[in-house]
Amino acid sequence: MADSGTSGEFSASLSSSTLPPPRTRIFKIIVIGDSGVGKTCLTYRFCAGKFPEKTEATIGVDFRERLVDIDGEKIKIQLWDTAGQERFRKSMVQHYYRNVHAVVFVYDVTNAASFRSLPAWIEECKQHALGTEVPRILVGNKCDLQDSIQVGTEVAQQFADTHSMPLFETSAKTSNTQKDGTLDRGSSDHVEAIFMTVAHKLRSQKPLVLSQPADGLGGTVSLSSHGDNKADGTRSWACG
Ligand SMILES: Nc1nc2c(ncn2[C@@H]2O[C@H](COP(=O)(O)OP(=O)(O)OP(=O)(O)O)[C@@H](O)[C@H]2O)c(=O)[nH]1
Repeated sequence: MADSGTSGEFSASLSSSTLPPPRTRIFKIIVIGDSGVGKTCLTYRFCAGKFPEKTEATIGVDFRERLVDIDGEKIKIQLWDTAGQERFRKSMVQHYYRNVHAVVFVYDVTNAASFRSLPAWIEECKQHALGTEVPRILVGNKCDLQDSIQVGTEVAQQFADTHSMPLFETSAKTSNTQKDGTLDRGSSDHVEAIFMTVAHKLRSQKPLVLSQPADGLGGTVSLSSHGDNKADGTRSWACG
């Protein structure tokens, strides 16, 4: 009995001292698009579970994160909410294009100019060496404003097809709210599903991901190549 106690102790100390701590993979997703399209609201809603009462123009970049469980693996989704206004982004641009795993382009369905700006945002990604192997998705936001829509689904879908991106039309605002004001994550929620779709896609690739111990302290960068370079099949969720 004593022996087995000793060997039990030994194996416990062996495993805690020799096994590396479990790592939490981090997916860095940047969210870009014109000022006012709703990048802050979308990222806030995914990470905090509700539409923010008040937002101000983002200066530089804000980042929000949420730990999710995908098929038993804990994954940290890190959303980089970038400033849409040129004067607030200049100094930060280099930083947020580093080690990006996916890009979310956002336009406002009630603002045609924000849709016309998309080629410039795509070009900026290209200039920062983000190739087409980095998953990209297109999000048309503010679908709750049905009477003011300026960008139709068809034209958006055409654009998405041309650039081999899935299209999602959604609203950061419309919600399935619970009594306490938070969103009911159990019910169908586009914003939730959009970011989770990206996370699933990233998880299915051989990742180039930042990882950190599960306790959230410290962090290392583990590098390996993307295994899946194929463009996505196009998928669309329409307003309403
Ligand atoms: N009706 C409606 N309003 C929204 C929605 N999303 C955002 N807004 C509003 O649009 C305005 C701009 O939203 P932000 O999230 O701050 O926009 P942004 O893209 O982060 O802007 P910058 O930080 O300047 O780049 C705010 O007044 C939001 O309340 C939406 O889905 N529906």
